[in-house]
Amino acid sequence: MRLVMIRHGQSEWNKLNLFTGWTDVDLSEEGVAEARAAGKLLKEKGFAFDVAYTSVLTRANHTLNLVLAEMEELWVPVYKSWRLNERHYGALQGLNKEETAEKYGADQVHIWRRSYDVLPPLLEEDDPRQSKFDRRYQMLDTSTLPSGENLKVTLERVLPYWEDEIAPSLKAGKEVVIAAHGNSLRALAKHLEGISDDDIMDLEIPTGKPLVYELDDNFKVLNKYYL
Ligand SMILES: O=C(O)[C@H](O)COP(=O)(O)O
Repeated sequence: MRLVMIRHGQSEWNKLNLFTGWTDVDLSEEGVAEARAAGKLLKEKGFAFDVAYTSVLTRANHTLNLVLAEMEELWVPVYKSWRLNERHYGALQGLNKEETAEKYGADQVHIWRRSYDVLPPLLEEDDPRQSKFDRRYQMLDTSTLPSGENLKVTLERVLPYWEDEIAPSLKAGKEVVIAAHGNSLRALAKHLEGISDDDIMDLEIPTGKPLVYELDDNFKVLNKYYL
């Protein structure tokens, strides 16, 4: 079974070095170029997708469209879920990462960004940035939407989507692409590769680079590489 994961290309807020999370920013010009180059490369290397999964955030949706357009595969069925969203960065969303490190210390910011189970400061209940005010989440039980997530919580909400939707597609022999985010993909990589809570701190997934997993029938990773 072959699975391709792709983190969206550089976003406007990656470029400005801002905590983004569930904030719905689009790709930067460089991000658009990265996504196109990824699609071109996938096509050259003979990839052909049967089904695609992405989040409900524009930067990942846009990346997927650009990839599929380059591959001349815009017809491929695309499924979107909030479960593939970036981890919610809580009240850090919109802050500059470097300025936050100056204010709270680099160690604290590293813990917020990379620890497995420390939550970021949460959004206040009535903060206008709360997802309950966003139309795209209205079909969900809005009382369960996060106000801030660590990687552990992110993995817990990614996993049911993997088990119920993505893994069965792979089992059915489909070639699958997931266009998502740094931390939702780190969560999935942790699960697939059995990475420990400590070691996951060191895993970084670059923007716009197709990451290929070859899996056996039991989802054991046989091979992993970037294109
Ligand atoms: O949400 C964000 O700010 C980024 O997409 C991921 O950021 P991180 O590398 O700080 O987790």
